[in-house]
Amino acid sequence: MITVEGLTKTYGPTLAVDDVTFTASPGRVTGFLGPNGAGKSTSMRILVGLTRPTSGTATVLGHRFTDLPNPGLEVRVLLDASAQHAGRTGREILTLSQQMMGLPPGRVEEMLDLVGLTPTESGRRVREYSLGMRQRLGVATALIGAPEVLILDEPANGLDPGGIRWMRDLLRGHADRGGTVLLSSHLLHEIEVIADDIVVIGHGRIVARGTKADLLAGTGTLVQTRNRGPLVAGLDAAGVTFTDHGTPYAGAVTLRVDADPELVGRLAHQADVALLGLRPADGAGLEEMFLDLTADTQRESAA
Ligand SMILES: Nc1ncnc2c1ncn2[C@@H]1O[C@H](COP(=O)(O)OP(=O)(O)OP(=O)(O)O)[C@@H](O)[C@H]1O
Repeated sequence: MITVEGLTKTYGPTLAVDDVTFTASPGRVTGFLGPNGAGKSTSMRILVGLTRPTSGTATVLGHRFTDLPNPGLEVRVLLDASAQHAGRTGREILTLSQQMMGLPPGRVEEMLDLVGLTPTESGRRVREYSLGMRQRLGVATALIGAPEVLILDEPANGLDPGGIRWMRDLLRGHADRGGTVLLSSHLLHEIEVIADDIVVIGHGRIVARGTKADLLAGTGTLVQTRNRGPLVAGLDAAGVTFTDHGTPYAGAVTLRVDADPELVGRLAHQADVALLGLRPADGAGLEEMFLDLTADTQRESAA
């Protein structure tokens, strides 16, 4: 269990993390989603005692990370897969962890098997590893002490589609065995496929939080037409709100309407508007919110 309450961190005038509160529960994969610079890494660094918060608390299994007696056996962290000692071989790095935690030597081989690093690969120096291989080694180091809680910052970075699938199955298995998994990403799709619960952060603040099912449900209807004007007039007359959701092809528009498909179809019919498409907007609300956050970030960095 991870509990973050009222966490705030300022760097001079920059409010990196602003009153962040969330939990990550055992048996579930919690996705921490936000565009670049949203405050994910800072929150995770505070969680594992690498950065001191300005205010608020963060605990893992009921303790501040720095108060855990042998954190490696309870919590493992993969913050930056590139930060591993470049001059050591993968096997040496794992052996060091195994010895430091007082684990049986056989654990090293088990972990290499688990993450799919071959004997030749594990005998090479880390400076010769691809980013994907470093991620695999990072995961092996994270799991060697069989910790209950896993905290991973952008673990899918540098993995190919097969690697992402492997990572997803591995994290799923960990949660299914009762473990707690918190992972961050700036990619909505990645979080959507892996997470059970989602916490969305933008500009240091939590902007949405809930189960994936809840966040993806109840987001209305996507409707496509070449007759935007009459359709919008019909929706307005019925007091139904909507947002523009792009142009699927020349001359047509997509709207996301805050009503179920049946009502939207009926209103379109009354307005004598031909529709090109009508379907539940699964996840479109979350996608819009996330695109807005990302666009804000891009506008700011361009300014
Ligand atoms: N040591 C620091 N000194 C000053 N500002 C910092 C420091 N660390 C982070 N920041 C600022 O805090 C904000 C949040 O950064 P953070 O790295 O937590 O974001 P992030 O969500 O992890 O982004 P990314 O997806 O790009 O890794 C940014 O504006 C960043 O510039």
